[in-house]
Amino acid sequence: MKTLSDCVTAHIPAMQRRRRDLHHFAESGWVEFRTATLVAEELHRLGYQLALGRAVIDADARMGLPSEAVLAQQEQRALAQGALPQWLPSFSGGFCGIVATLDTGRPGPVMAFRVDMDALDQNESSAADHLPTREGFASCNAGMMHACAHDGHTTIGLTLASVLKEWAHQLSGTIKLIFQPAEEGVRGAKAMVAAGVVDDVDLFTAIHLGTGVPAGEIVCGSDSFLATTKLDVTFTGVGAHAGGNPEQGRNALLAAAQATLALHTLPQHSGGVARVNVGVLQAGTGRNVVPDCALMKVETRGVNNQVNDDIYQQAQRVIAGAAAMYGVDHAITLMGGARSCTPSPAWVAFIHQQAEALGLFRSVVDTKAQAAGSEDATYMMERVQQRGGQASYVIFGCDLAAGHHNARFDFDETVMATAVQTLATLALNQAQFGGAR
Ligand SMILES: O=C(O)C[C@H](NC(=O)Cc1c[nH]c2ccccc12)C(=O)O
Repeated sequence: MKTLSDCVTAHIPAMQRRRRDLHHFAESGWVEFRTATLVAEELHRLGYQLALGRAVIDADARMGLPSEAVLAQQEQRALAQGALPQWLPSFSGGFCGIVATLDTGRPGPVMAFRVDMDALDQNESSAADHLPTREGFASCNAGMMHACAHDGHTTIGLTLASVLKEWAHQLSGTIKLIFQPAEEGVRGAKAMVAAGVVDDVDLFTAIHLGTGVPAGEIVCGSDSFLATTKLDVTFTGVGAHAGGNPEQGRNALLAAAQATLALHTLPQHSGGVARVNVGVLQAGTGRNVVPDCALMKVETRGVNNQVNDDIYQQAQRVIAGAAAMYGVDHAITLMGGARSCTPSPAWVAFIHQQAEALGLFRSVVDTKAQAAGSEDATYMMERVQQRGGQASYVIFGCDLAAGHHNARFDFDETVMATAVQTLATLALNQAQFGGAR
């Protein structure tokens, strides 16, 4: 008899092709047009019931959306790169979300798996010893790179869809596969939650590859998420002749520079880890002009919602103070946010037990003290838990060529099969879980 392992193994060559295609055509948050059409086509082909675009993304709850002009231009770019025209209208305007449902017709819980699809706003290394460059699948889109393994996550989601279809006769309840846009900058999940996509979910699992967890290890209930707030700050001053009458100017560049230095002094909190990063700073228009404009892209983070909120409050004071020093106006726009979150112990214990039994891992742990990132899957987890469901966040350790968000980031593709087999096992053995509502 064909085992689950045989079944997953048969998918390995296709997984590598899929991942490398997605990697090559990397698409940043809210412009995952090509990716979303390919995902929709595959899920449709497999026979899943699809909910797309506006049906799964609340327009007003989207954060950090690019301008209309950028969205339109990116849609054209995606079309030229092979986006499927029949699916594109569903995602047009920045609605690249997909929820695929498989109703087994047998009673049981609603089980959801969430993967993300977006790349980062950064360039990929062109060094000859960077494997994606060497093998010809490095990103062809300037300023967009899969440097956080979401190409792998999307591939895992699609392969899981295929494998679960093959084993559908042994499943019960309902399977929901959630493909989320704009995780980077923590912008997309909130809009999917607002559209109600997890309101009926009993058992929720989000995943990530890598994150510094060693190959062969699985973290069954990662809880080291920093609460975070993302903000864009614009300073508006007055331009003037830099030689003739600089005193008539109001220098937005200096205000932004002061704010940047002051912001980076903030992360001190007795409540625990706090962070501030000014990741982008742009200012001025010309060498001999007193700069009348500046833009800062800023994030605050904290070990919990309270610490992040405190740092964010201070950040607002610093920004306002720097603006006042130079007599310039400022405006703050919220671009994203995520919360800290604790996975559900019973669901984590079940994942742990299933992972142990699989025998695929050298080490099975519940949590891990590690370099902390943020995740907007926490919005989904929180909603599921509020409604009486169980939620967890699973990390599959793997070898990395360089750290996340680095131009040389790459992950060992063999981890994808391990992830699919583990998630499929959770779905197949879900009836053994006693903790569902
Ligand atoms: O805040 C964001 O924009 C989300 C982004 N998320 C990730 O990088 C995923 C992630 C979650 N936990 C870890 C731990 C280490 C690396 C990456 C991660 C981050 O933290 O910058």
